[in-house]
Amino acid sequence: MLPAFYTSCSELVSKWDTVITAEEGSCELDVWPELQNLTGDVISRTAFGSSFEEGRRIFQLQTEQAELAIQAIQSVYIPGSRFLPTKRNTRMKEIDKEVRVLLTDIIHKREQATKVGESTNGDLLGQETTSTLLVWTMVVLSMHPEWQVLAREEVLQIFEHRAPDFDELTHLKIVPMILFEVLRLYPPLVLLTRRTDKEMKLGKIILPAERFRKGVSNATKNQVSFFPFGWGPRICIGQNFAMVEAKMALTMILQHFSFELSPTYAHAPWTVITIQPQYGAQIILLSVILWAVKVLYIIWWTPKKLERALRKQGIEGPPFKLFFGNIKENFGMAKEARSKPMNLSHNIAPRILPFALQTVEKYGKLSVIWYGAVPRVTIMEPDLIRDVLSNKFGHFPKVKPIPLVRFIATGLANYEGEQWAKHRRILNPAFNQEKLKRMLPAFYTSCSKLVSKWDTLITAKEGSCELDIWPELQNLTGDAISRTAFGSSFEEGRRIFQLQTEQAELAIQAIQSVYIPGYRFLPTKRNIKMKETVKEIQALVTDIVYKREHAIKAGEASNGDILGLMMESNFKEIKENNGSKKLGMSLHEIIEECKLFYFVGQETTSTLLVWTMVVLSMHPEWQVLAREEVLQIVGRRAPEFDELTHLKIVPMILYEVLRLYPPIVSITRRTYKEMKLGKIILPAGVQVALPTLLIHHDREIWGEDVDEFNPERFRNGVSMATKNQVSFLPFGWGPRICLGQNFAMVEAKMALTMILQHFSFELSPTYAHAPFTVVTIQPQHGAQIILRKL
Ligand code: HEM
Repeated sequence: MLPAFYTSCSELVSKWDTVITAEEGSCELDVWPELQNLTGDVISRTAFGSSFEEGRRIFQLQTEQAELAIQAIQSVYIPGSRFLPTKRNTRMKEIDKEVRVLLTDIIHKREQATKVGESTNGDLLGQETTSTLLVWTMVVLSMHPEWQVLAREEVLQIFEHRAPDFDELTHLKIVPMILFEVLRLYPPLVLLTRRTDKEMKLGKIILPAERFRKGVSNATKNQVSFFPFGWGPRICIGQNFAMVEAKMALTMILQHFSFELSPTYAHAPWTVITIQPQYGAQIILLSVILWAVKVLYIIWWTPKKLERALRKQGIEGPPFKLFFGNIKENFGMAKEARSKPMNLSHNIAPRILPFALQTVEKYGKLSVIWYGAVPRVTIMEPDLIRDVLSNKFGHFPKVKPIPLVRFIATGLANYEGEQWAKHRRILNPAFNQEKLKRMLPAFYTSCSKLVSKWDTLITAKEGSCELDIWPELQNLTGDAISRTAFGSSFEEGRRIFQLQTEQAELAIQAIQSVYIPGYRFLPTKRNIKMKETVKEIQALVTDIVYKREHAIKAGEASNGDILGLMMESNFKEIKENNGSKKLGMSLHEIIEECKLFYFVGQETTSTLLVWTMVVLSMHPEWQVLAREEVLQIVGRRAPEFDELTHLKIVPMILYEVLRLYPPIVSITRRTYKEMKLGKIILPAGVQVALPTLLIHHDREIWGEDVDEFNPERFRNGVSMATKNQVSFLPFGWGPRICLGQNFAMVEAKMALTMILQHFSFELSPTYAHAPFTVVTIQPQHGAQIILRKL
């Protein structure tokens, strides 16, 4: 029968090959009907020696019959009901008749003395069960690419690209192990039923823990606990037939294609006699040869071509290396740098971006480093930065975050084009001055809680106490964003907050490894944890948003919090567009924005505050000046919005801290087509890095005192300090400038004002200066400060 198997599999492979070639190397396909056709073709050839085309009608009829039978099984069983002339029963009888006629015809024609009943049985079971085994094998191997690679290695080692012969098929080890495991997880027949004619004793059945490396009997310890083909005298007669067919088909598929799940695939096993994929099995197929060529093209040829194009224009950097580019040196140097604290200086770039700094020093401010196979061109020239960030025609989009990072939040920061414009339009009003004013009581409450906590601690310790203020300030900004965004207390949002921090750490680990497409589907510890965390965050935020939706529907006012304002603005947008929900944000999108605010709102502002307190401890003269100003303008009262806008020294200090310790160290964009930038031409497929930290520490831009803390430079505002150049980017620049910039500045002013009103502070001798990055610049060993009550 092997030649018949081979012919059917060859037809499938050449059909898929043709589709792939037409679509240039890869295509998306629902493999479920394809595999049903394959197994139908096989059984047709082996049972009748005819082609699948001749048997097509039989298969169509049998599929219809199976569906009707399932309907019948799913309804209550009434003895004798099959004799009633219902529509279903009539159709079933018609089908039965037609199948018999067709089969008899085939049998007569070929003069085969086969019993008609047995043939039809074999026909249906042979086709259905083997096709489900094959479809789940392809789905499972897409979910577990490491096993797909192992199986392909085995197949290519044994058969290379030849047609498999019978003996060689029996030499396969990994392939049958996989098939058995798929049969264990997705047994085509979910239930075997028998009846008892008399009382029967049944022993215990224990499921095996071991798997199939040493065969089925070893895996099951000789127990009857693995019976995809049934067991005993009535064990499936076609067991070996099915296994040989499955081995042949899988071998030939693995020889020719690599495959992965399409994003459109929905995992929904259900039963229509056998376990089948309810919505099909959408798989992306890649030709193995084309795939290898494509991989080579992506990982070697393209980067080398880009390297030449950049070098021709004088853009140099460390040489491109296969697979990792410069990632290893980059992270190696970062690891080394963060292995010890630094002296008390603001020259932090060598500790935070050692590799980027070294590259700029060696190859110039317009240079390139390799992020895997992608070149990242560093740009530090203010005019070029302006061109990139003004993004006039949307030609410098953001770098797409890798899928794992998208787990943290998508939202505005990750959108492009019309979707970005729509969201920005809806969200802008929630952050204007008027709305910020209404948020002041929330900021005040959060800061008051912090102040009274510190007050209590100091009183207990008689006048002063040492404290790691880093977690304290993270709590403060978490509380503030929780109140301002959700109108709820920090306590309610605490879990979201913890989870998002955890998620950021996992994401950073993911970014630091090379991106392997499909890797996120592997059930690694990190991936499982990330998925669980996402689920939990999603549930918590959804709960808050739903509660609010109910409150709004019940006529409650929006409270002036961001969620309420966002929903109001969204409602307005929908109304202005004649109620078209398409033009507003969906509930899912609102939830994503909440997650984003929570993340960016807390992370960034807490780092601004922690470095401000560290720096003011290192420069007590500025602490005194700032306190004098606060006491003069606000006194010891609760700060009012107008008073905060009259402060001068405090914002000068905050700007200088943002210059020296920008929470976000680098802004990245990419080119999707060739772009002219000043005198250079950037080819498509290049990333552009604007290293905020290095730009803020550039002597040529800021002068000889670049690494000194000198808030004076901001006395006449940012434009004077930068001489109207785009060289101060803590909040980015251009149309995508930080949405929460004013929010963050009001919050920081409020917090600093209230801290200065109540306490003086200095560095503890236990403090070790060690700025490092976990998304933002943070104090690696905490920020131990001695607080005194004033
Ligand atoms: C000190 C505090 C903050 C800093 C330093 C900061 C920094 C930044 C930077 C550099 C960008 C631009 C990134 C790019 O162009 O690739 C950005 C964007 C953004 N920030 Fe902030 N941020 C801060 C606080 C906040 C707060 C409190 C919120 C919200 C409550 C917020 C919401 C956003 C959003 C939504 C975007 C994306 C804007 C867009 O793409 O249109 N940020 N932020």
